[in-house]
Amino acid sequence: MSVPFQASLLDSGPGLGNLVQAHRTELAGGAWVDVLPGWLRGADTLFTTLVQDVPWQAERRRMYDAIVDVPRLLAFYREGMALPDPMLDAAKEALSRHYRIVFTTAGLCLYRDGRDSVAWHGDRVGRGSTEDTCVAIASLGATRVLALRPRTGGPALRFPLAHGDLLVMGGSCQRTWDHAVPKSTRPTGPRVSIQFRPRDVL
Ligand SMILES: O=C(O)CCC(=O)C(=O)O
Ligand SMILES: [Fe+2]
Repeated sequence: MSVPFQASLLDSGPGLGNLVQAHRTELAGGAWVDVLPGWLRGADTLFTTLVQDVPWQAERRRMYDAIVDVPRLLAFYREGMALPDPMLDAAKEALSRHYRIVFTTAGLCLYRDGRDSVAWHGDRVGRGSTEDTCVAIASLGATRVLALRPRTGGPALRFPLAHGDLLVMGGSCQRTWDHAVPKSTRPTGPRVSIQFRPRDVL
């Protein structure tokens, strides 16, 4: 028996949980959400690496007639680009195998504190506007709520995402539901989210 192998079993180093254990919530209109708490294991180093090494960009966007700061930092890894950590390659592969969908891109967001957020939207640029698709989000660092609400109106569902958690939106979710990461007034540390998407979904 090799000592290093046994050591890695004992200290539960970096690794991925089993996607079969994800819990599915069926939503109205043919949408669904899978949640798997603690999917990314031993991810403290990954979180630190991403915060420090990713070339984070501040973006400004036109909002009606004003140019406003996007309230989070961003990085986007197109299809074929090397991801900033091998654990993200493993995560992308595992998701592609499990969901039988080829995830090709990784969008990264850094929410510096509770003032950073993403407003209500669906990932509807490209195919997501007309077809069923899948967007998988891995969350690291501070716990933040990912909220979902039907576009036709109705109460929001709130999924608090903690360090290492996975949330996958599937079916018609991007067309029929909106999602958001609301601001928090509580003292909130940084959070990194990684969104894996198939080709032509943004
Ligand atoms: O950070 C998150 O969990 C969500 C990000 C998001 O919805 C997006 O970038 O489209
Ligand atoms: Fe989104």
